[in-house]
Parts: sequence; C-alpha cells; structure tokens
Amino acid sequence: METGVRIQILLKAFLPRPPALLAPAMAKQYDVLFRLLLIGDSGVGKTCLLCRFTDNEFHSSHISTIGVDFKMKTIEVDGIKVRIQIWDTAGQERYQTITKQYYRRAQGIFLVYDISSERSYQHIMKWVSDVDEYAPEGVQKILIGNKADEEQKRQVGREQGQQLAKEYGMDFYETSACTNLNIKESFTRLTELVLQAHRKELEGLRTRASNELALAELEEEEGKPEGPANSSKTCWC
Ligand SMILES: Nc1nc2c(ncn2[C@@H]2O[C@H](COP(=O)(O)OP(=O)(O)OP(=O)(O)O)[C@@H](O)[C@H]2O)c(=O)[nH]1
Repeated sequence: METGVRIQILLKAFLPRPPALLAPAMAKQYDVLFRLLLIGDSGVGKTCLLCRFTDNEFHSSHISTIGVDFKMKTIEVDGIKVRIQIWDTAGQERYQTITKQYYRRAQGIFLVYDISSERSYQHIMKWVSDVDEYAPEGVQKILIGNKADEEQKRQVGREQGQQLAKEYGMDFYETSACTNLNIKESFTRLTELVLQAHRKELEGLRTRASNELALAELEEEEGKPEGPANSSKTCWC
C-alpha cells in the first residue's frame, strides 16, 4: 500500500494547478488525476478517514487540522489508474475563509458528520450550501456518517443519514476510521462517480490519443518520417 504525502501547503501553491489531468507523457504510474475534498464539522473524523485510507493508520488523539492538508493515493477503477489527491480541510469556523478557496478545484467532495453528534448531522445542510456556493457545478458528492463503531453513543440513526443523502441526491456510507468500515468502499465510490462524470471528456482524450497512435503506425508502415503525432503515444496508456 502506498504511503501518502502529508504536507501543509500554502493556498498559493494550490491555485495554479489544472483541475483534472492526463498523466504526463513519460510517467506511466497513473492515467488521470482527480482532486477530492473532505469537509464537515471539527472532530467528525476527516483526518482519520484520510489516514485510514492512505496509510491504514488510526490515531485516537484529535489534533485539529490547520487550514488544509493533503495526501495522495493511486487506485485502479475500471482498468483506469486514478491518482487521487485528497484534501483534508479544517472543520473549525476560523479557517472557513481559507478552506472555501479549495472547493472550486475539487471534482468530488465527502460531506462528513459523526453519528454520535446530532449537531454535526444538522450542520450538513450548511456544508451543502457552501458546496453549492463555492464548488464547481457537477461536482460529485457523498455523505458520510463516521464513527459507526460508536453504537452506544449513536445520536443519528442510519435511516436519517439515508434520508438526508436521498434528499440531496447523494450516495451514503456509514464508516469507521477506527475499525476500517467502508473506508475503501466510500473512496472508491466517489472516484467512480468522478470518473463517470468526466467520462466523455476522458473518452475524447483517449480517442484522440489512439487516433494519433493509429496515424503514427500508418506513417511508420508507409515509411514516412515520424511526425509529432508519435509524441502523444504515451498520453493515454
Ligand atoms: N470511535 C471513533 N473515533 C474516531 C473515528 N474517526 C475519528 N475518530 C476520533 O475523533 C477525533 C477527531 O478526529 P479527526 O480525524 O482529527 O477529526 P477532524 O474532522 O479531522 O477534525 P478537524 O481537523 O478539527 O476538522 C479523534 O480523537 C479521532 O480519534 C471513528 O471512526 N471512530
């Protein structure tokens, strides 16, 4: 399993990068790059979800995220190697001005509440309205009820989570970063949704790359000198 990179970053460093990329021509470790975002109240377990997914680790202490943080992981979905950059945002109110700047670069968003906190569930409405305001149209969303292992402290029923997700047209998972419940499943599902949403765009690029490849092969057969088309051979592979 790959270890994610944990780096505190500056807003400036994030902004200039393009939203979804084909892999650089020479690097074959992944086909596409997507950005996912974790949002929700402070303490619901966003950092723990991320650490469980990328490093298979769980920390019982709560060290509040300052601003934003990210980790990377590559997974394979439908034969496509997807490099996902997962942004963990601070839930604390005082960082909201910074964290909202990151919404517009996300292709997928996890809205996280804690099943042992009715308040964090009620706040999902507020997080959804922030997404509507700051995220790009067509961003994919999943609702997460974390800390599902805390059954004795449960304040939010599973059906309440399902109902809310239905209202907003989202998929829903109850997860536990502590016991590793539904972690891989929820991250894979959001990645699948993003892939589906970008399928047309990706197919277009794939078709163009394969057309250029076919042209290059034809030119080779005909003994023509290699043209620039050959340079994109490794664009989609
Ligand atoms: N029992 C249980 N505790 C969890 C789970 N996930 C996280 N926690 C605990 O909840 C606390 C908060 O977790 P964090 O991941 O730091 O929360 P956060 O949402 O990132 O918080 P901020 O960075 O302040 O926004 C920590 O003490 C974690 O150990 C879980 O699935 N089950």
